Parts: sequence; structure tokens; C-alpha cells
Amino acid sequence: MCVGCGPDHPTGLHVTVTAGEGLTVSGSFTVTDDHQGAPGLAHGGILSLAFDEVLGSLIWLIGEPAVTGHLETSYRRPVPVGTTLYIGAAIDRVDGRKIYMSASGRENAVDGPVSVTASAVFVVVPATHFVEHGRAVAPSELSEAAAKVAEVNP
Ligand SMILES: CCCCC/C=C\C/C=C\C/C=C\C/C=C\CCCC(=O)SCCNC(=O)CCNC(=O)[C@H](O)C(C)(C)COP(=O)(O)OP(=O)(O)OC[C@H]1O[C@@H](n2cnc3c(N)ncnc32)[C@H](O)[C@@H]1OP(=O)(O)O
Repeated sequence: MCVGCGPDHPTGLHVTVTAGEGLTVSGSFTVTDDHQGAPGLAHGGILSLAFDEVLGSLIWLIGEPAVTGHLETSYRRPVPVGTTLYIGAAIDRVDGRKIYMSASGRENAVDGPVSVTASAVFVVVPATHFVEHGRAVAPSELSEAAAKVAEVNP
């Protein structure tokens, strides 16, 4: 039910992500009427969510739980409803618990015009972060997340 990636979320972004070379991932999502801000255009906050999701996926490559500390988004072109945004993201450097990342999103093709760029600092946290700070969750929810780590990064 993740609003970014959950396949069963009725109005979520349904972002899909694939690991690339080195510490990179590529993701995509299609902007629907559920993601609209101004008539016919994607809401900027929704686009920011898409970047949080794709950037967040990078943590599965290094196998350490981390959360978004800082996320900065630049909107360079309006993104019409119906667009598929192709987002490439990379870990630029790691400094202690801080993971510096960047990403860019292109319109309708991996080499399409750049619509949005973003940079972020994720901060590594203990796995207990999610148990201590979240609402009570069924153990299966956490084990499904842990299984996702194993699937990507055996
Ligand atoms: C491998 C096993 C995995 C098992 C996992 C199990 C379950 C996982 C379950 C689910 C995960 C699944 C998916 C997640 C995917 C998508 C979600 C997208 C990501 C998000 O949507 S996630 C939600 C939004 N996010 C938050 O909800 C964060 C709230 N916040 C905090 O929880 C704290 O605020 C925290 C932890 C950030 C820091 O707190 P803290 O006390 O631990 O850290 P501290 O202050 O000691 O800082 C240590 C160093 O980070 C620097 N630093 C700190 N804050 C910074 C900032 N904001 N910007 C830049 N740098 C910052 C300091 O400057 C210092 O740097 P230095 O060491 O150089 O001095």
C-alpha cells in the first residue's frame, strides 16, 4: 500500500524501479488524473513524491535502512497528465550516515526532455526506526519489506 510504489494502492503512483549499473536505479510512473494539480498538469508535490520513491529505492542497493532527511526538487518543464516520467537516480557519495543522491526525470522517453531534477540526503537509521516511530504494524508488513531487501540485494 505504499503511495509511491504499492501495486495495490488505488490512487498511488505505482512507480516501478529497476537496478542499473553500480549505485544507480531507473524508475518510471505515468501521471494520471489522480495526480493532477492545475487542470491537466501534474501536481508538483506528487512529482516530488515520485522522486522520493525512486531515490529511496537506492537504499536497497546498499542494504542499509535510511530515511529522507532532505529532498530538493527543481521543476523545469510542466508535466502534463498522461506523461510517463522516466527517472534516473544515483548515489553520488556517502559521508558517515548521510547518503547524497541525485536524479532527473525525462518526459515520455529515457532520452526525452528533462522535466524535473532532484537531489536528496538520506540518513541511515537502525531498522528499529520503523518499529519505534510507525503505528503498530503486523509483523508480516515488516517481513515483506525485509524480503524486498533480499530480493534486490541477496
Ligand atoms: C537492511 C534491513 C532493512 C530492514 C528494513 C525493515 C523495514 C523497512 C521498512 C520500510 C522501508 C521501505 C521503504 C521506504 C521507501 C520509501 C520511502 C521514501 C523515503 C521516505 O519518505 S522516509 C519518510 C520521511 N522522512 C522521515 O520521516 C525522516 C524523519 N527524520 C528523522 O527521523 C531524523 O531527523 C533523522 C533520522 C533524519 C536524523 O535524526 P538522527 O537523530 O538519527 O540523526 P542526527 O541528528 O544524529 O544526524 C546524523 C547525521 O545526519 C545529518 N542530518 C540529519 N538530518 C538531516 C537533514 N534533514 N538533512 C541533512 N542532513 C541531516 C546530521 O547533520 C548528521 O550529520 P553528521 O554526522 O555529519 O553530523
